[in-house]
Amino acid sequence: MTGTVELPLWLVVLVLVLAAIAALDRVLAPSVRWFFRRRMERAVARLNERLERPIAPFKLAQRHDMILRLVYDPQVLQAVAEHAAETGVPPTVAMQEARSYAAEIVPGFSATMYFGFAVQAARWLTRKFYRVRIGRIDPALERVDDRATVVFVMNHRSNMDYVLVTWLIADRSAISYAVGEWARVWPLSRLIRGMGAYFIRRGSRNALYRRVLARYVQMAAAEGVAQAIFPEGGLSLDGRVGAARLGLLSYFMAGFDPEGRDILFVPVGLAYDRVLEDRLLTGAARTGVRRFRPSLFGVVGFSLRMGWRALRGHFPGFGATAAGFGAPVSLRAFVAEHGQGAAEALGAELMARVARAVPILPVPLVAAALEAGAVDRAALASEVRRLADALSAADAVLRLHPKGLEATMEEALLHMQRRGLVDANLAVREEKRDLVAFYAASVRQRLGQ
Ligand SMILES: CCCCCCCCCCCCCCCC(=O)SCCNC(=O)CCNC(=O)[C@H](O)C(C)(C)COP(=O)(O)OP(=O)(O)OC[C@H]1O[C@@H](n2cnc3c(N)ncnc32)[C@H](O)[C@@H]1OP(=O)(O)O
Repeated sequence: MTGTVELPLWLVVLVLVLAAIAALDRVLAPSVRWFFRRRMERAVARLNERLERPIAPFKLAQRHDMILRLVYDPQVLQAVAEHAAETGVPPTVAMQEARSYAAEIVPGFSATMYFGFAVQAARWLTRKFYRVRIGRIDPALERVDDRATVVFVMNHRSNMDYVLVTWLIADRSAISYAVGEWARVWPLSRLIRGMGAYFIRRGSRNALYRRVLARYVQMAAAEGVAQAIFPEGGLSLDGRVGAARLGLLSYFMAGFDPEGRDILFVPVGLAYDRVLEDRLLTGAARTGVRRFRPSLFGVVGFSLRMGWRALRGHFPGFGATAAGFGAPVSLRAFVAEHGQGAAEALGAELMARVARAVPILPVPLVAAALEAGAVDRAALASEVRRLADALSAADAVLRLHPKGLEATMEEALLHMQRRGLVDANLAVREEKRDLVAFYAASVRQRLGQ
């Protein structure tokens, strides 16, 4: 025990350095972590003062703690036992499986990343690409219950949707999005989790996974976390607002306690003069293959082209975009009237409200008029006027050129001719018919056609 050991100097230095690191980690790291956590808490407290709906403490909890809380939820534990009994795997293995699902779902919200980076980037991007117009904001939204959980229910037109909405409501709340499995690639997945979004798998037939997801959604709603979902489950291929997938809505309903916090579904209708992915979407509609993945080459090429035009001052933008916010649906009131199993009725009601909230923009309006086959400017102008009147009569929200219908038509035609959708004689090019129909669809849907 008292003998001497001879070691090379480099090894002694290495051992001492490692020992010093271990000691620092033990002694200093907790205080450093505590220091940063205090700073973060103070920053969040300041932020919460100016937000209309403060960030829920649930959202700020440590990710590790949240995963444990979810896995040890009584309903998840019961699902673990059922899964073990059904599949014959040991309960510890089933538990490990539930833990991996929880780790996949639970976000790791960072207020700095959300408000310091995402909101700023979203504002910059949206304003670079589009002229932003606000549709109707239903007056009932001014009188909503402060304690209620808000769930924004949106139509899915473009990957700009969440960029636009995140920025538009940044002074009210931080929202947590339900994101499909497509975004579960590193490093995007980390970034998305940092924004407070949670991942969902579509088409999973695994009952254990579904119970873990359902409980996460229900816990977040019960704790007041503002959320946003795209019930259609994917981008619209035909330009219309589609039917709702009922999974998430049925989870909100099943876990709802009418005596507890209410859930308010706020319908959001989004519209664009140009949907960035329009050619991919109409292509997918044509072939019937929904698995569209833009090639990296295509995305980089497109970005470089636009960037180059912007540098030369020749980037005209993608026209207008607009978001409308419809009257909220209180889940408490809905359940009192329809019962707790009426997910289908809830989905239909919400999507009808979303469709009504979609503002009408110049390109969709003129696209619908062109489809009617106008042969000259005068005929087109009269068709645009007829459609605008019919839309107004149907209480649609028109967000057109401030100088009126004539200017709206010129603006839209310029945009469509620049894209080669329409020729100089106002004829829709044969190979672009599906694109024109894609834009006209929101107008047709609003008119009940
Ligand atoms: C630069 C700056 C950036 C800005 C920074 C922003 C932040 C960064 C965020 C990024 C944001 C990205 C946003 C991406 C946008 C998407 O990724 S959109 C695609 C993902 N979203 C969705 O799919 C939402 C809608 N989908 C659903 O709700 C689906 O139902 C689910 C939950 C995904 C599941 O789908 P599924 O597996 O196909 O199952 P489905 O048959 O639909 O439903 C299953 C459940 O519904 C129940 N159900 C079905 N029909 C009924 C019925 N009629 N009555 C009652 N229950 C029913 C079933 O019973 C079943 O229940 P359980 O057995 O599970 O208990």
